Formats: sequence, C-alpha cells, structure tokens
Amino acid sequence: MKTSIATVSIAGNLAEKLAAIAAAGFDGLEMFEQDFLQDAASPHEIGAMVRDHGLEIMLYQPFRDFEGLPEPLRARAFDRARHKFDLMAELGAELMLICSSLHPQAMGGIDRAADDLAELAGIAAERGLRIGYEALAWGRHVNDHRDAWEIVRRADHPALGLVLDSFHSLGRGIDPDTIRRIPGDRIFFVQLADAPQINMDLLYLSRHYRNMPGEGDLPVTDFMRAVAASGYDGPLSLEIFNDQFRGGNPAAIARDGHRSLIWLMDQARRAEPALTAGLPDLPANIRVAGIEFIEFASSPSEARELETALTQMGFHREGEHRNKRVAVWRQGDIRIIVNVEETGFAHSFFLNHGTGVCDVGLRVADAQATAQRARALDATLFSQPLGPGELEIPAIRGVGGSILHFIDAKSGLNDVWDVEFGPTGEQAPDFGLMRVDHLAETMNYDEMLSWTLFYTSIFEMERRPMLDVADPDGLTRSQAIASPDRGTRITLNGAQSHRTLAGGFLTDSMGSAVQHIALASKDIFNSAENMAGTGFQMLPIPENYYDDLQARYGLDDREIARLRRWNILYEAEGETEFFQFYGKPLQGGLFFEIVERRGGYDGYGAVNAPFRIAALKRLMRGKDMPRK
Ligand SMILES: O=C(O)c1ccc(O)c(O)c1
Ligand SMILES: [Mg+2]
Repeated sequence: MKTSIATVSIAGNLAEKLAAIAAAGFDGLEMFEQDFLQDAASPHEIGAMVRDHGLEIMLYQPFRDFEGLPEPLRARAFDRARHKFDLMAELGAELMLICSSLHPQAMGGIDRAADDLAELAGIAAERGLRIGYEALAWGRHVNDHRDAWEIVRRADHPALGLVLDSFHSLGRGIDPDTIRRIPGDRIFFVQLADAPQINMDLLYLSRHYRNMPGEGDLPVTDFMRAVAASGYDGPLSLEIFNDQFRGGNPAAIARDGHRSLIWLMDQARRAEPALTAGLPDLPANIRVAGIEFIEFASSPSEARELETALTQMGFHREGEHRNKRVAVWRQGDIRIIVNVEETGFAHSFFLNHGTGVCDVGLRVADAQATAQRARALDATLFSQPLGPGELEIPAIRGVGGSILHFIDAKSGLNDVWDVEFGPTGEQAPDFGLMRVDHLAETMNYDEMLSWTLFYTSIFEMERRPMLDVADPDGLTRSQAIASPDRGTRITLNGAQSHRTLAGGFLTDSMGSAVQHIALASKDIFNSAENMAGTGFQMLPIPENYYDDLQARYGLDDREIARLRRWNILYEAEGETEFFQFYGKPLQGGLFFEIVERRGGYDGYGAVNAPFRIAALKRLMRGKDMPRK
C-alpha cells in the first residue's frame, strides 16, 4: 500500500516539509490548505515542487461546511467548491476531502446531504476530479463513519467515495469491524492517527494530541485490519495534529511517521495472516532475551573512576580484547565493557559526550533477522571496519547516536568473548549481582514518543503507562518498556526543564544517553554490605524518608534499621516488594543502582524517585553530609 502524510503533521515551511516527507520515504502527501495558502509560490509551482521531490498530492483538504445548507448558503458553498477545484487542477491534486459540516444552519437529512454531494461529485467528475466525504467526530449531524457511508451509498456517484479517519471512528468508540461491510472501492482515502487515553473533549484531543499509530492507546491495528479486509488498496495516510510535532524536527517526525505505518501494516498482517494484499513482509517483532553487554566509551585517565566503581561493586576484569584497548568486566550474567581506544566509534563518542554508554548488546535469537526488521522500520544500520579475527556483529543506531548490537547463538556471535578477548586470570569476588535489571535513558521530553516507538516497533516490548516524576525543579516524565518476560527493561526519562536532574544530565552529556544502570542483586543487603566494605560510595538517603516509610508500611524497627543502614529505598505493592539503593554519580553524572525484586514486583520504585532525585541534587551541590 502507498504511504502518505498530511503536511500539517510536521513542522517547517512547505519546502522543509516536502524535503522531510520525501526523505522519510513516503509516496505522497495530503496538502493541507493552510500550508498551501501561506506559501508564496503559485499553485502550479507548488505542484511542480511536490513532483520534483518524487511525491504525489494524494488529497487536498479540508473543505468544510458544505452539505445540507439552505439557499443562498448552498449556492455559495458550490461556488466555493468550484474555486477549490480550479486550484486543485493547477496543483495537480485529484481528490478533495469534504468533512462533515459544523455549520449552524446545516439542516441535516441523509438524503439532502447525499443529493448535495452527488451534485458536487458531478461537477468534480467533469473536471476529472473526485471528492471524498469524512465524518468528523464532532460533526453537527454526521459524526459517525456509518452515517457518512450511508450518504455516500445513497448518492451513488462514481466520483464520490468515503474517507475514513481512525481518530474519528476509534475516538468515539465505534467498532472498527463495521468497516468490513463497506466495499473497499467505495473508500477513497484512509487517514490514520492514534491518540493517548486522556479524558478530554474530542475536538481538543484531535487538534492537539493525536500521535503516530503505535504511540497512543487507540486500537489502530484493529482499524487497519478492517480497512485491509474491506479490500481497500489506496493510500494509507497519517493525519496527525500534535502541538509537539508541529514544533519538532521535521525529518525526525516524518521518519517516525513512516516507521509507524510500516509497523501498523505489519501488525495487521500478523494479527490476521489471511490479509496479505499490499502489506509488507518483514521478520516478526524481535524477542530480546536480555542485555548481553553494556559498553562504555572512555579514556585511560577518565576510565579509572569507572573501573574503581566496578571493582567496588564486585566486578572483575575478565578479559582483554586481542587487538584493542578494550576490557570486559564481569559479574554473574553482567558484562560491562570499558573501551579506551583512541580511534573508532567509541572514541568519537567519548570526544562528543565524555565517559558514557556508547553501545548496548542485545541478546536475540537471530541477529540478521533483527537487523532486517530494524532496517525495514527505517533504523540506520551501523558498521565499522573489522580488525583481524573480529566478528561481524549486526548493529543499528540507537538513542543519542549510541549503538545497539545484536548477539545470537545461531550465527555464533555469542562466542565473541572467547574469539575477540583473552582471559586476564584476575580473581572473581562476586557480590551477588546477577544481571542487568534495566537501563535508564534520559532524553528531551520531545523525543520520548519517538524512542518508545523505536523500541516497541522493532522489538517485542510493551509500554507501561507514562509516569510523572517530581524533581524539585520541574517534572520529568518516565516511560518504562519491557519484554513480555520482563527479562529486558528500559526506562525512557524525558526532561521538560534543563533545571531537573535529567535536564542537567542532558546538557552535561551533550545529548540523550544512558543516565543510570540498574543491576539485579540476589540479596540486596548482602550486596550492600560487600560493596560498602570495599568503599563503594552510596547515595545517602535522609532520616525523614525512613520515618515516613515506617509509618507508611508499618515496618518494625529492625527492618527499618536495616534499610536505613544501607540507604536502601523500599516499596511494597500488594504482595510484591522492591528494594533499591544508588551509588554516587560518576563524573558526567552517570550512576549505578542496585535492585532486588521480590514476589514479581514489576515497577521501578516510582514513589521513591523524588527522594532519590533530591538526594542526588543535594549531593551534587555539596550540601550533604554522609550519615554514619
Ligand atoms: O480538525 C479538523 O477540523 C479536521 C479537518 C480535517 C480532517 O480530516 C480531520 O480529521 C479533522
Ligand atoms: Mg481526518
């Protein structure tokens, strides 16, 4: 199926929009009247500009308040339409969208609307044009695609068809399966949009908060399945009114849009395998079996602080790379790589961002298939020259210009530790840290939807509801995503203000990056005791927290004393429990967290986050005294 996007969906002037839409790989666009009217070029020149980008104007819109008017308003509406038809001829647009009327004098009446639209379709047809009728969810008399279809059916004119818009149908809770009884060739155009689950007036939600399919909470896959089942094979077009996108980076928003359409078509095909017509065929969502490694880019001098922290946490330097100044640190199932090479990707990452996570390895069943799916979903493949004996491991670009590598057993990539590294023979202390619990990535609030879509479209990952975390200097939003078995977890933290801890980190690290790494302990009290014994610096948590905690959960004095002793934060949810403590941030702001989940706790200690943030800020301002 061809892909399209409405020009309103992205920021910029018309030339910038066209460039972004073409670069993202769309076949065409919906020309929004405002974008066209505001431009200085003539309709003819604009049409040529669109075609020079290899794009097609698939729809001209919107034409409002047309049907069901009394005279003389009715005649005026027809004159207005003729004027638009003239423009469309010059632009090279063949289909016009007519949205259901909001006019205070519109009379209603299915047959009246059908008669008006049939007459207009006749005028359009004489000029080789067509019109499509769309029910706005807040239309005065027509606000349901089933009524719009009845009007189109009764009008019975070949130049008149139906326009479907997932927002208007799903936003009103109309069963999308009602689309299955509409003949596909009577549907002239399909618009797609998702939206978050917010209780809000539909018009306001639609004009400000729509988002890309897969970014919101509407059942867009069910809608897409019904559209495909109807036999419709026209364009799939994004029509996204979103305040954030209007001010965002046009290329990035257009890329997200294209990704969302590919994802949507793939979802529909997977949910209903009999629907194959016009839908792309790509490997299924990739199951991630865990984090194989986390790689830091650093320099020999800056790496010392990190290596000290690793040693104090019970890691040992297990292996050294045979060709490079790269070491692998190990504990349990956790591998942390410290790369202090002075050439290559890690080095340029270090020069741009300072010491930080430049690369994450994900464990998958088939690394090639993973790269293939990622590529089909518009991810950027990454590779760099290989040294002697090194393995070619598929990789893509991830958050903040970092890299994601894919490691499988199928093609022997999990042998990389033996093939590329030699053992150091160093002793393994082991403080009970077993595996990576989660990675916390910090980014601007504006990028959160984009990276959420990146992870959930390529991988088999689920979203939790977004949370607000109160920082003393502003809100940070937190979006957790996880594999269905919870073996791989990532939290995306969006800074809305540069004064928050997350915002300050973004400035210091020159962009989005991993801000903390949470490691799962077998026994957090035991890990804490071992780590404290080596001089690991814990984040001090104030007395007030423990007083409140005791009151909140009715913990006894002994339990509270144990938590307090190791600066452990606690949360109970039903029968489940969560324990967490933090290390002091390294230079640059990255820090480690140690966690223990009991009884299947599935969160991240959100209730404790404000305390942790306040404690970190106090520490960074140098106002905290370590407690005995
Ligand atoms: O918000 C609107 O007015 C509007 C206009 C045209 C559309 O296709 C639409 O879905 C909404
Ligand atoms: Mg629409």
